[in-house]
Amino acid sequence: MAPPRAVLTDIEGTTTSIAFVKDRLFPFAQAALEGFLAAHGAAPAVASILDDVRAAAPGQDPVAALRGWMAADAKVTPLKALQGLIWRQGYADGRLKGHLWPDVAACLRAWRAGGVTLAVYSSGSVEAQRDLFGHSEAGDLTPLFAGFFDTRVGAKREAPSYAAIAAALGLPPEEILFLSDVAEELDAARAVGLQACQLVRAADGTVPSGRHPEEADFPGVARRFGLSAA
Ligand SMILES: CSCCC(=O)C(=O)COP(=O)(O)O
Ligand SMILES: [Mg+2]
Repeated sequence: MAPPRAVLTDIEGTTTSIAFVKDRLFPFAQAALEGFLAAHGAAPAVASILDDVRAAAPGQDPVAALRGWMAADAKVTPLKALQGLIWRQGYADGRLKGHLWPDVAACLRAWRAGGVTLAVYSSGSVEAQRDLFGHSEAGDLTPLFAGFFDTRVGAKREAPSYAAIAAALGLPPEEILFLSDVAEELDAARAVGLQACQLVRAADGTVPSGRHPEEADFPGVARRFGLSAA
């Protein structure tokens, strides 16, 4: 089979450790929530997110709704948008730096240099994705990516989301390789024809599903799918 023309990558558990997201990013947003809303709640972008929270959790106090979603790690668009705005402050002043597994940046650069289109699909907001890759431990990687997609395109376990991303990239689904640690996301991508590979990173404790090709790191993905080596 010809190498894929595009690689679509998940973040948490794929490019980036689960521990960074769960033990650094999420607590950072939890700790800053009330203070951020007190300082910025009237700003149009934040007020609009709070309207979305009220619409998604009618009759509930918005802060309580946000706290409930945080506790449940719910992939709810207004929570993800607000977390992204809070993290932005941390990236801007140096308290946060986007974690990448050591194999990731070199492979992304090699794949892009080889003409492969790169894109990101994460439950984290597009703004949060840009900040993580823009302030990553390997420098600013955002110029490598042709597209960033979040839950505004649809949920990651739903097949139409992947059809919409393929359409946005202007490529047949069969020419796109989706990388994720979550088998249900790979199932959804496969359902509309994308190629798929599960990242089974030992340090994240990922459990192989047995339903998709599996690799421990990006060089393994490169070897299996005929992509440029770093
Ligand atoms: C943009 S990094 C934050 C990731 C995040 O908020 C999240 O919920 C993880 O989602 P993913 O789809 O990358 O597993
Ligand atoms: Mg993931």
